[in-house]
Amino acid sequence: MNAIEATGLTAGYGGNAVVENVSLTLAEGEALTLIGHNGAGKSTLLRVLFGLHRPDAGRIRVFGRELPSHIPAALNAAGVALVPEGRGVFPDLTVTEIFGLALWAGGVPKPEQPRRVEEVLDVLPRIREFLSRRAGTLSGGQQQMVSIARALLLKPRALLLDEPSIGLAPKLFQDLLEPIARLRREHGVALLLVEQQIREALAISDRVIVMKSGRVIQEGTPDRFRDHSALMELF
Ligand SMILES: Nc1ncnc2c1ncn2[C@@H]1O[C@H](COP(=O)(O)OP(=O)(O)OP(=O)(O)O)[C@@H](O)[C@H]1O
Repeated sequence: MNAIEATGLTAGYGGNAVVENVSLTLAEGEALTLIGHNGAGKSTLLRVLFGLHRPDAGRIRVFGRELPSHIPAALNAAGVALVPEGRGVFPDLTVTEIFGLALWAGGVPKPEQPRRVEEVLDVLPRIREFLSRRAGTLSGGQQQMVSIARALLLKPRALLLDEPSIGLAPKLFQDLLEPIARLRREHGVALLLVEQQIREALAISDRVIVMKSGRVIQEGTPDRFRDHSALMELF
């Protein structure tokens, strides 16, 4: 079964299409990286898939069915979570408070909540060191970890990540990707990763899609895209 199956998606802003007739599938347990130059429409596509932006045309099926209402809460309930661009952690809340809010918003019953937090801390153990800190006082890497943890609290079967590397050194980004890759290996969580740090993203991916000016122009295995010069020609 496919985690996500999108057909003929067109979307944009004020009548300007920035995603044009894009079809995409993310298989269960697959890791797919979406690359493309700035403004290619990657974030818009991800936002459409997660129900944050309404497409002008196209259909999206999630784990085999079309949702009656394609909105983030319904996506979460269906097993899809998003780690948004720019982390989006509330700077004045502590990490514990951010987790509490996510669990509440996700409708996780109170008695179940501590177990969920423990499970996520097992995946990202370094968060234990700063659970009581306000998110605004954390480093970029720590905030990104919190943003990912928040998505994982809902036990997604598919995780969409919008440029998690932003503001992180390559090594730090690699460290961040490792637990996500493990989650996918050990628990079959499907990954759809929008990334500019291509080398690190390809290392954990099964498949790559290249977008240019709102369209998918290439698709293949990571091997095809490892050669830097070939990649540059696409951009
Ligand atoms: N809220 C918005 N209102 C109007 N135009 C927008 C909006 N968001 C994005 N755009 C425009 O849509 C186009 C695609 O942007 P999008 O962010 O989807 O691309 P991207 O491939 O994710 O780029 P980046 O890597 O820079 O995030 C760009 O030309 C951008 O200026």
